[in-house]
Amino acid sequence: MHQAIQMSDTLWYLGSSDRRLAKFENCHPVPLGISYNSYLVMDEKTVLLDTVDHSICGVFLENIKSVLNGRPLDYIIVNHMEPDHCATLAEVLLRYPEATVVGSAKTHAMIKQFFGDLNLQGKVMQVKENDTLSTGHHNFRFILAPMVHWPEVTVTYDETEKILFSADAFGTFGALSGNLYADQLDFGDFELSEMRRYYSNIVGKYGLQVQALLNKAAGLDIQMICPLHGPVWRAANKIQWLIEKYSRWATYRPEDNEVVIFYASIYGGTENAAEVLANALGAKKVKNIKMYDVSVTDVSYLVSEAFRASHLVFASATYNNEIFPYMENLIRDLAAHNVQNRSIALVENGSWAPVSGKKMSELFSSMKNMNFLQDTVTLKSRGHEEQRLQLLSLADTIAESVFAAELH
Ligand SMILES: Cc1cc2nc3c(=O)[nH]c(=O)nc-3n(C[C@H](O)[C@H](O)[C@H](O)COP(=O)(O)O)c2cc1C
Repeated sequence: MHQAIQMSDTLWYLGSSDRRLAKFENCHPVPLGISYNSYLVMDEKTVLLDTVDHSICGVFLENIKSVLNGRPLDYIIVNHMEPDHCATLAEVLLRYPEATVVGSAKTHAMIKQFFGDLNLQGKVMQVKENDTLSTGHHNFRFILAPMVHWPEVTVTYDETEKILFSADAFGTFGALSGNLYADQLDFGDFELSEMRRYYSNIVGKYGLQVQALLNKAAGLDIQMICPLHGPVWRAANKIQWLIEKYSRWATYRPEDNEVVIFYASIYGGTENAAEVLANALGAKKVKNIKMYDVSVTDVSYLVSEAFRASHLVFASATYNNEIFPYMENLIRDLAAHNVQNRSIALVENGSWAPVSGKKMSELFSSMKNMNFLQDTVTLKSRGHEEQRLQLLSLADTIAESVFAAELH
């Protein structure tokens, strides 16, 4: 049976959630599932905004059919061509061949790449920045948002209802469970951390492009944000909070003056050093210290933590004359996501020729504004009194820096 949700006289939610998917993009764990959102506007003309992933195709088609209730589908606006949103486009067109497909030039090129010839002659509307589409009562304005998070991305602003259909921007991991709107959720630390994990891993690399979109959005009166994943945002204070978060993340400014210690350890010597450092920081009254064994925690959570905290410590054993693989993967991922403006410290370990510190610094040297707080602490197999004192001194330096730092 259909599970469409009516959002207003004319607007319907047609999406659903997948709680079976292990990894989003076959990369990021989604233990709480993921929603694929699609919206339908029932105006003088009917307008579908994006389709959904294959996993929920059946119910999605049922949703469309039930809301259209015999009316034709006039337009399909394609804001994003990534298959978790457009995989079912051909299925929809099979059932509604009369629909005109609306998208940017890049979108139409990608439709051909993904689907070949869909026989769309006469049913293609190519839009540029600020082009509009009137469907009777509603007036839709198209705003290009390249690289948020693919090059073809468009967001669509409904000037009549003041709704921003924001594509992947403002999305979050997690299935929807009856509460379609963010203001129906506590949206406490837990939800925020999943939203941050989504942002940092999915669009975190494209801070400049997100800033460009935020600048364009600043000129719009937005009363509702309808993203392609996660809840819909409608309360003014929530929308403002959301935009502030995005503008912080897009400019790579930390949210918390706090310390995160990432460690990679085989036999426990490096882990022991990380614990000594953490305890010394705690003794210095540094709060909310977080520690992660990078072999255990999925890297998507670690990237998210690096987006959040101001002070990052990386402690790694040497492995085959390299950084321990999970640590190397983490640092390369941070570089790939453009993490910058952080205070960092390094601890290395090795039984005969420790090089992980030098190799970690080389990776950080390609990243912007990474401020090394102190020389690398070196352990040979395990720490002894000399290293304990060095770690205490490092804790002094980090604590001083944390207390002196201000959030901008
Ligand atoms: C597969 C493997 C490769 C290693 N390669 C190096 C190396 O190239 N240089 C070195 O100094 N130690 C190397 N080590 C030794 C560890 O780095 C060293 O024992 C270190 O103290 C381990 O730290 P941990 O106690 O935190 O695991 C290697 C260990 C293993 C298991």
